[in-house]
Amino acid sequence: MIHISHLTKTFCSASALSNVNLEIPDNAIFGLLGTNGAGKSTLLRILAGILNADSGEIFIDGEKLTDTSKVRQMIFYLSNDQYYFPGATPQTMLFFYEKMYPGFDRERFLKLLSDFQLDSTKKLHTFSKGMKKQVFLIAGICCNAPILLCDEVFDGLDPVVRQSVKNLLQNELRCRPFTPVIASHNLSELEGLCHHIGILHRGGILLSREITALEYGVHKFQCVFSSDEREFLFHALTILRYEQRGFLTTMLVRGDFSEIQTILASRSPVCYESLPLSLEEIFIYETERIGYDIKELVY
Ligand SMILES: Nc1ncnc2c1ncn2[C@@H]1O[C@H](COP(=O)(O)OP(=O)(O)OP(=O)(O)O)[C@@H](O)[C@H]1O
Repeated sequence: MIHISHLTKTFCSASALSNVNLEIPDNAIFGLLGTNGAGKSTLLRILAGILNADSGEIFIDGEKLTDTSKVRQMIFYLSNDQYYFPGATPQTMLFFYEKMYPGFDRERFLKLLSDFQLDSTKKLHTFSKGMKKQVFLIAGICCNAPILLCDEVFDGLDPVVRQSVKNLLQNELRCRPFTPVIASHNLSELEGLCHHIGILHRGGILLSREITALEYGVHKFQCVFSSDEREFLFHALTILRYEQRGFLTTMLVRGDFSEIQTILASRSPVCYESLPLSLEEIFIYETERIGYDIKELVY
């Protein structure tokens, strides 16, 4: 468990983080969401030990995060811009990571590079932005550190590679103690990936929840009625979002699933079905409840 307590960071007079309190559970994928300038990179850089906070504390499994190399070996930080030695290739970076992380798995690193069709002998500066991201993510996986901090890891990846990266993270989670924290400004990028989401807004945590807890009690239905049932539906159900296209009604409804079904069935619809919720739909209600529009908080 990463426990962040009262973390504050100011650059000159600009506040980047203000009294951030956050718990990141072990062995689950944590999505750190927020618009540009929300403070995501600052938070990750403090966790990675690149920046010092002005005040506040961080604990990992109860141990206070300090500069000791033992704690640092528990974390791999994948920044938005990749840093490497001039003229380095993935193979030469391997020697560096082997020194930094005693658990680095050389064979797996070379195998995954080959699986992702990345040439381990090619100079990194000749790689595209997305290719560099993949090389460093693979290094982050192969160092076997329990915590992987990723800043905008999907930025610049094509959809096929993006899915492969998601699979890689999910597989890793099944095999060893692993806590990836993925900072992103894009909600849809984290679709189907994260178990917990924290929303950072203007340097403060707005909400942090387990996805299944947010999903609980909100359902999406698509129905076709032969007459206009809008008035009845709004009266009988707690409707969070309602859309009518011709005869097709799509609704986000809060309440007990079988009670909603009974109410819908009582109007003898031509047909109706429940659909899976998207991440945005899951967050609509929670963010509205605290006075925000989800569209102002993420893209
Ligand atoms: N080195 C720095 N010097 C001065 N101000 C900084 C520095 N780094 C970050 N900031 C400021 O801190 C605030 C938070 O920036 P940060 O990079 O953490 O946001 P972010 O959520 O990662 O944004 P993005 O999605 O654009 O990367 C911004 O107002 C930014 O201008």
